[in-house]
Amino acid sequence: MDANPVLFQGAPPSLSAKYEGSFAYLTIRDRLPTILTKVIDTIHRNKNKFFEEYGEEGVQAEKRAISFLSKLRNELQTDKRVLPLTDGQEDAETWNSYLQYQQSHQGELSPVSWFSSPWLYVECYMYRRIQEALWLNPPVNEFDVFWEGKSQSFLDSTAAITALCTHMELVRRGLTHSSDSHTLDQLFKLLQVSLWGNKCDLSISAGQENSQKGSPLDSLDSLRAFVLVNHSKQVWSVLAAARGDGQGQRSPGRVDIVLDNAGFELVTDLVLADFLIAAGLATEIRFHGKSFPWFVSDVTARDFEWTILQTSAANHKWMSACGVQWKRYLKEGVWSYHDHAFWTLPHDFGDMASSAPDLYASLRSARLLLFKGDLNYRKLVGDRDWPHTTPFHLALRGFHPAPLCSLRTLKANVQVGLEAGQGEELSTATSTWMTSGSYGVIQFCSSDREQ
Ligand SMILES: O=P(O)(O)OC[C@H]1O[C@](O)(CO)[C@@H](O)[C@@H]1O
Ligand SMILES: [Mn+2]
Repeated sequence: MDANPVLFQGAPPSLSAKYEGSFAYLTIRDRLPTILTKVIDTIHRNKNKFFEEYGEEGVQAEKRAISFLSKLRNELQTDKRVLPLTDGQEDAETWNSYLQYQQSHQGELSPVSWFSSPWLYVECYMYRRIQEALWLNPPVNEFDVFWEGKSQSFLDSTAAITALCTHMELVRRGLTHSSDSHTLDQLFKLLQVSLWGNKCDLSISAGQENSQKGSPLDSLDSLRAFVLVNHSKQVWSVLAAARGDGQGQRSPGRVDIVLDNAGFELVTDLVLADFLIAAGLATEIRFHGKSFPWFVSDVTARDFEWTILQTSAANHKWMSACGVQWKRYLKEGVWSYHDHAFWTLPHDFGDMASSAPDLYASLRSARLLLFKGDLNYRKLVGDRDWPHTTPFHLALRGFHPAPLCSLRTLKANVQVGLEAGQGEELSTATSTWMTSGSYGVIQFCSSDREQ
């Protein structure tokens, strides 16, 4: 993989903890050490399990992993140099070249460090170093330090999941006779449910419980005012145009969903994907997840399989009906799950065409790409300090494999594509509008030109 990022002329500076008091600064100063402490604690709490599974060897590995992570926390808190990876994994070389690139970009006088370098880079790096602590220490190398939180968040959301699955089963039954306006109405609802599902990540709350309690459909009306950009109609146009007039002129194609968090959010994405197939708006769905535990709650293959299994095995009739349907889609190849090393690199998506051309090429054959969540948004727009009125297609800096839409609640201080004055008005009303997770966008872009 080519590690060198693409330089984009005219892009504003990267968000960074070097701006004291900024959200990036507070994240690195407060939230990341808390996450590391929780990781250390989780490993320690599982000591007996390691002993039962691997004997004394497991306990020794647990100790080494903990001491590695305590050292990492100290490096972060004392703003030490970012160190090269030493675990010899396939992606290590790419990470190390990226570090060199950052160093050459900053100049030798300013070492690449936690508080001086781009926030996106150092935050991604922390999750890769957590993995290094485990990979360097078999037999605990397969342990997912975030598993407990992710599975608990699913279990705590059972009532909301049941309500959503019941809704989906009713929609499924009504679809055969439904009009276009009914289908459109349901699509708009499920896009919003999937958007607000993104409130339930565990990274912004530093691992604190964050599940969905009530029915997600009941709150859509009251949340409408918090959707700052709503391009649902454009999403409908892309999908409905592909569906054509039913005379076989065009056939609906593939929708790719670049997943974010496990737990309730993943269920909202699965329901949306189910609806797209059931309504004939797509013939295939590809889900993209992470190949190792990432940003506390992000979906891995194991989370994906477990979630579908749990849903299909539920005691509730409609919840299990959904799970059984999802298993069928997977078996028939209508749905498939993919991971690619690129999703767990520090690169933003502007680098994808050169750094992961195979992935970029595969995304090009999708009819529509859905990018879930805040981190994906940061990577779409390069995590830079854009003026809020910057057009979305410009902030994508050449990343245009296919028509795309971001479903994201705002948890980092970057937001483009707003109307003139909209950002200022929001700042006056609520200073934390970009970071509280209370606002969201359904933001679409069809090409690299003005739409
Ligand atoms: O799961 P999401 O929506 O990507 O949110 C994760 C977000 O939380 C944070 O870790 C909070 O700092 C952001 O860095 C990140 O963008
Ligand atoms: Mn996430």
